[in-house]
Amino acid sequence: MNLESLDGRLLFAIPKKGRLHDKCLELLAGANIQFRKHDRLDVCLVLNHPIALVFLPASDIPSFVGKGNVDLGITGHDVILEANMQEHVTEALRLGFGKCALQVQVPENSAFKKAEDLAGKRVVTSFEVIAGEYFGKIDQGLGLEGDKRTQIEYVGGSVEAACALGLADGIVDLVESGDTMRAAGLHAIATVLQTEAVLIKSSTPKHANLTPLITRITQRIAGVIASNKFVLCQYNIPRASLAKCTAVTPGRRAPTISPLEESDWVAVSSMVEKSRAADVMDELVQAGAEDILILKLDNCRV
Ligand SMILES: Nc1ncnc2c1ncn2[C@@H]1O[C@H](COP(=O)(O)OP(=O)(O)OP(=O)(O)O)[C@@H](O)[C@H]1O
Ligand SMILES: O=P(O)(O)OC[C@H]1O[C@H](OP(=O)(O)OP(=O)(O)O)[C@H](O)[C@@H]1O
Repeated sequence: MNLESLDGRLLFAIPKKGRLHDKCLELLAGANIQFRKHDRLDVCLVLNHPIALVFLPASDIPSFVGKGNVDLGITGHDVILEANMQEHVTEALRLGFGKCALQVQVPENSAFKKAEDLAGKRVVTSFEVIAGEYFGKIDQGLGLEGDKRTQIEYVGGSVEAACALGLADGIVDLVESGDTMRAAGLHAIATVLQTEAVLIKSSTPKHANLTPLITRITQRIAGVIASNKFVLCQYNIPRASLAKCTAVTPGRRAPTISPLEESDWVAVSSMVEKSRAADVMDELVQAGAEDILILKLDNCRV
């Protein structure tokens, strides 16, 4: 592939590895963005749209998008703040995966009970900008200045080992299940922020002619996200009990109600959140509904 073949194409940055990579590939497949990637190449042309995918470290994506080198990207909300790019990128969509919390952690047996207890101590992290700002405010509140301020030290990985190695009194790191934290004998004493994966675009786009394609790709991805979040719930109900049931399944706009051949019965069809589907079915049974079906959505635009 020569670089001229990128001319006029929308450049879309995808994390090349790590926690977000596989989910991003699922999103691209759901949005029918087709490509064939060569193992050794981090740029590839999309076969069915004027788009090129650029596979980059998640941590580099905010600045590439913010500076307008690429037009669209997927990364973590935390990564945007760490790159100090929040003014330069617009979060077009929250993607509902890569959800975790950036937390202040200390050894389980430590005397530090809250973040303020670590003020003036040694904190190791891969998020030196966010942690620096967080402890900077605490230091300021406590009037700590000069070499009395909290020492934030950067490490590129294995942050959870820092306390056991004697490098730190506490750490700031991501927690999802908490398995890594517990395995390292640590517990959380404060949450700095909650994060999830986001679709971002430049706040000052360089290529105005790409706006319609950015909008179309954003809508497609929003559809894939919604189809993962919602299911379609269908059931039959005597007309007399309809109001009770539609209170349980109000739908996004309104439920669809169709007559049945049996005159005092109707069929209802409504989108419900997947995570609530079992509770909704219990409540519908209680309200007199029959023949309740939950149907998976392959894709949608809502
Ligand atoms: N355990 C997790 N659960 C959910 N999301 C996570 C988790 N760990 C990281 N993330 C999200 O994925 C982003 C990238 O983290 P990841 O650990 O995959 O980094 P990476 O790009 O592989 O870099 P490296 O492997 O060099 O640390 C994080 O900034 C965060 O938004
Ligand atoms: O709470 P948990 O479910 O255990 O997840 C938290 C861990 O996940 C991330 O690391 P990852 O496993 O992606 O590897 P990394 O250290 O190479 O970034 C993060 O840095 C934590 O170490």
